[in-house]
Amino acid sequence: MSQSLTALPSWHALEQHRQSMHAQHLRELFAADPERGRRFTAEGAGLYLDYSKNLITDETITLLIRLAEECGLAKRRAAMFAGEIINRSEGRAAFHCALRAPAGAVMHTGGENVVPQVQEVLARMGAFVDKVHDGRWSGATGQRLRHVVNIGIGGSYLGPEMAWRALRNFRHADMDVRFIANIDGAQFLDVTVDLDPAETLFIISSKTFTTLETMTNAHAARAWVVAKLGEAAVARHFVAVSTNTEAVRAFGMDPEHIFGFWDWVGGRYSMDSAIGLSTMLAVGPRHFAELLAGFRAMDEHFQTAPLARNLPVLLGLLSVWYNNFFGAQTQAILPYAHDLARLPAYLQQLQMESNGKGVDETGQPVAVDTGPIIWGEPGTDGQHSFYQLIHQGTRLIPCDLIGFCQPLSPLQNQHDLLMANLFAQAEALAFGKGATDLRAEGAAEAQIPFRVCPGNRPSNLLLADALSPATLGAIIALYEHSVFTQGVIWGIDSFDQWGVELGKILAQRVVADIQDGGKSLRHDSSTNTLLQRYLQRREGS
Ligand SMILES: O=P(O)(O)OC[C@H]1O[C@H](O)[C@H](O)[C@@H](O)[C@@H]1O
Repeated sequence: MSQSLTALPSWHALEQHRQSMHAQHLRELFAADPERGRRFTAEGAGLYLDYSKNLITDETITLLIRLAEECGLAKRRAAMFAGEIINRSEGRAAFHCALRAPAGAVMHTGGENVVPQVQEVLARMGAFVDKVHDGRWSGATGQRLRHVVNIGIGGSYLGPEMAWRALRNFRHADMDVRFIANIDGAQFLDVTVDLDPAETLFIISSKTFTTLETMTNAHAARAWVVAKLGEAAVARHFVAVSTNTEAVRAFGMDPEHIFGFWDWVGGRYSMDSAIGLSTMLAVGPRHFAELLAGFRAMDEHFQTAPLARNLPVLLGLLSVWYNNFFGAQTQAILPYAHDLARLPAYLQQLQMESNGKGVDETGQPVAVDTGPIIWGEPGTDGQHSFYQLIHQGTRLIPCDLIGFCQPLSPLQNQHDLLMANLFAQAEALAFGKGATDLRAEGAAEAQIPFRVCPGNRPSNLLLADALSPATLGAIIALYEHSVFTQGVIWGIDSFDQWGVELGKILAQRVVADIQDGGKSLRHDSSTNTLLQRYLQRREGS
């Protein structure tokens, strides 16, 4: 696939078209077409995308759509929604869209309609959440469980933490949710410092239930609860979310307290599965259902909107455009919403673990660059930190700017000020400020080279009415399907993650070395020396 990608007629045409874009500036493109800011827009699932401030013309979009067609995007999309084994290296479907299918829908994978199982788990989650909220499920001493600690990492953490913050305005009164992911004891101690075990519920979230960090923290939590409340308290204070029910049982947990999901849900695609139990505890079953409805609305848009008006397709193709035809190595996610502070971290895993691949689906080395580096911070914080490089540095950094028309946390006129910054940044990136304007304003001649902002820096602007559960679901599904679109173009498996395994295996070996005091170090000279120094100094002086 990857060899033939660069041989596709559309790829070739895009390369030539890219040459013709050298002389184009967004200032001229906008001047030449007064409708540009209205034409290069698309809407779906409650999201409005303005992609007019990209380095594109009509021809760019035509060619990118042709590329998607030549790469078989529609067929691949149909295969994903049909539950086919599209994660070939792991022999699995990538069927996360079934997690948000409406009750009564029929979605088969492996010859089975999975919707009833999905609905059954959702119903059990809902019943459990209701019991915790109304106190029918209390701690071992009969006290209300007011604190929830989700122990999990990667896909079993980033989505729930992002959603906990994003849905701050929808939280159930007096439910506090916290997260322990890192194996560093600092996080465990920090999160639990002011907690009373009698009021704390732990959710052990792990798809595999073998992840070192999660298992280690789960045992620490168990010991912490048992020390204060005794062994019998474990059943009231621990529940698990996993696909590996055997391992959960071996951990000593009652099968009744396990919320399952399935191997066709990738970790980074699982925040809308039972991995979202902490989210449901935070916002309640009704808001969780709205979140799922938002995902579903974007699934429907992705399946039915024409490619040229299809939000995930456009975002995905624009990423390919900059990644492969402009050599852009990174992409910034800049939410103008403090509540989306963890969205960049969430999208880092979603995009970089999915598309950070060097071979195609057949195992052949890819011929072009794949997944870009994703990073970002909320605006306006970033403006006072790294935007300098975006505006005047030497690198091209396509930006996704995300904002909301209605403030859920109104405070004086601060939302207007926030949104003014969002619109102004997109404008400044695109149009910059030239020497002529600076001179007209009387800028000192010696300063002009330093003050010129070249502009022509691309951005997407994503606008929604309010950061509701449904909007959040739509935004996440938008990026899921954008990642999928990119993966289809590059011909890679976006649903495996073999690259993370080596470090895990080596860590186990190093643990053994540390435990035997470094008696038989068999690493390279650097690792051996580092381990010796660590072993000598770890007790302090
Ligand atoms: O949910 P778990 O099985 O504990 O996995 C947690 C995370 O760890 C792995 O190393 C993978 O890189 C992630 O994709 C996964 O989300």
